[in-house]
Amino acid sequence: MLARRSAPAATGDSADAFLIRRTMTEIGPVADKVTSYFYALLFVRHPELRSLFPAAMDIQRDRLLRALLTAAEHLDNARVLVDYLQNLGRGHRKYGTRAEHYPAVGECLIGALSKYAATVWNPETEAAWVRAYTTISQVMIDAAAADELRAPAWWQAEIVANELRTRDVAVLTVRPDQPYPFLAGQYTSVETPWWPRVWRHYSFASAPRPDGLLTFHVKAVPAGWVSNALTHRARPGDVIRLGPPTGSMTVDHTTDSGLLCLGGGTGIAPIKALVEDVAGHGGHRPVEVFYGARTDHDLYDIDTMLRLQQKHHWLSVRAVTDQQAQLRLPDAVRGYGPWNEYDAYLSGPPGMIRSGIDALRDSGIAPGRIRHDSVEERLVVAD
Ligand SMILES: NC(=O)C1=CN([C@@H]2O[C@H](COP(=O)(O)OP(=O)(O)OC[C@H]3O[C@@H](n4cnc5c(N)ncnc54)[C@H](O)[C@@H]3O)[C@@H](O)[C@H]2O)C=CC1
Repeated sequence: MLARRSAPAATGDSADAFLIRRTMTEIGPVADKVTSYFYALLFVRHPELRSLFPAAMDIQRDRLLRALLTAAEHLDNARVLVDYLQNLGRGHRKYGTRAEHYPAVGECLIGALSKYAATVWNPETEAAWVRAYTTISQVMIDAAAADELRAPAWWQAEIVANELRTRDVAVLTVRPDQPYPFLAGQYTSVETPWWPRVWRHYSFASAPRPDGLLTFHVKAVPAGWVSNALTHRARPGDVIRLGPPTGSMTVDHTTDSGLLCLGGGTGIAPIKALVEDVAGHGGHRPVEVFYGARTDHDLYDIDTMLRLQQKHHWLSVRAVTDQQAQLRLPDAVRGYGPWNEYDAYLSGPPGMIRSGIDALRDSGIAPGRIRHDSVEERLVVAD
C-alpha cells in the first residue's frame, strides 16, 4: 500500500492523494516558476549537486520535477507507480545519483511547492507530500541498489558506423564495451561526448544481434543538440554513453496473434527490430507494417523493409507518404483490416501516436492490445 486509503471517498482517492492532487492543480498554471524556483533552491542549498545536471539547464527543462509529479499523480495506482519508479531509480544511476541525494531533492521540492501552492498549503498537505516523497524515493533507491548488483550504471559504446541516409537522418551502429541485454521494441538513453549530462532517448533499430552491435536511427532536428551531434559529428571511434534499456513495446511471444505495426518517420526503427524479433522466433504469425513518411525521399529505410518482406512470407510492408496518399498514416490504416485479431504497435511522432490510437480503436482493436511508448517520454526523444 503506497498511500493511506481513507477519506475523501467521493473521488476514490486516498486522503494523501487528494491533498497531492489539490497541490498540483494549484501549481499547474505556474509550473515553470515552480521548476525554476526548485532548481534555484537545490543549487543554492546543495551546490555539490549542480554537477549532476547539464551545464545548460534549459535542456534539462522540467524533467526532474515532471517525473516527481507523474509519480505523485499515480500515488493510488501502486502497480503502475512501482514499475515507473523502479525504472526511474535504475535510470538515475547513470547520472551519478546516490541515496543521500534524495532528501536534498525532497526538501527543495517541498520548498518550491509550499511557496507556489501557498493558498492550499497546510501541515496536512505538507505531511502528505513528505509521506509520498519518502515512498517514492525509497522505491527508487531500492531499485537502484538491486540494479547495482547486476548491471553497470551506464555502458560505453564506440561508434563503428555512421551512415547518413538523408540530409538529416543517420543510421548509427555502435559496439558496447560489455554485453548489453535488451528486448526488441525497447529504447535507451544516449549521451554524447559533446554535450555532457544531456541524455536523449533512441530506440534500438535491430533485435539483439549475435555480434552484440546496436543500431539507432537519429534525425537531426532544429535546436536538437544531441541529435545534430550524433547525425553530423559522430565518427567511427567516437565513444558515447548508453543508459539501461527500457520500454514495454515488446512482442508477447506467448501468443500467435498478428502484429499490426505503424512506424512514422524514424519511428520505423523499433518496428524493424520487432520484425526481426518475430523472424528470430520462427515467424509463425502475420506482421503488417505501415511505414509513414512525409515524402518518398523521407522513407530512408524502405529498402531494408522491402528486403525483409521479400525474405519473410508472413510480412507485408506498405509505405504511406503524406504526399501520395493525401492522408496521414493512421487514416491509411483504416482502409485495410479487419484488425480485431491483431496486437498493435505504434511508434512515431506524438501526434501520430495519438491519432493512431483513435484509428486503431475505431478499427476494433481493444485498447489493451495497443502498445506504444509513453508520448511524454517520446517528447524528449527527438531533440
Ligand atoms: N529515432 C527513434 O529511435 C524513434 C523516434 N521516434 C519518434 O518518431 C518521430 C519521428 O519524427 P519524423 O521522422 O520527423 O516524423 P514525421 O514528422 O516526418 O512524421 C512521420 C509520419 O507520421 C505521420 N504524422 C506526423 N504527425 C502526425 C499527426 N499529428 N497525426 C497523424 N499522423 C502524423 C506523418 O503522416 C508521417 O507519415 C519523432 O517524434 C521521434 O521522437 C519514435 C520512436 C523511435
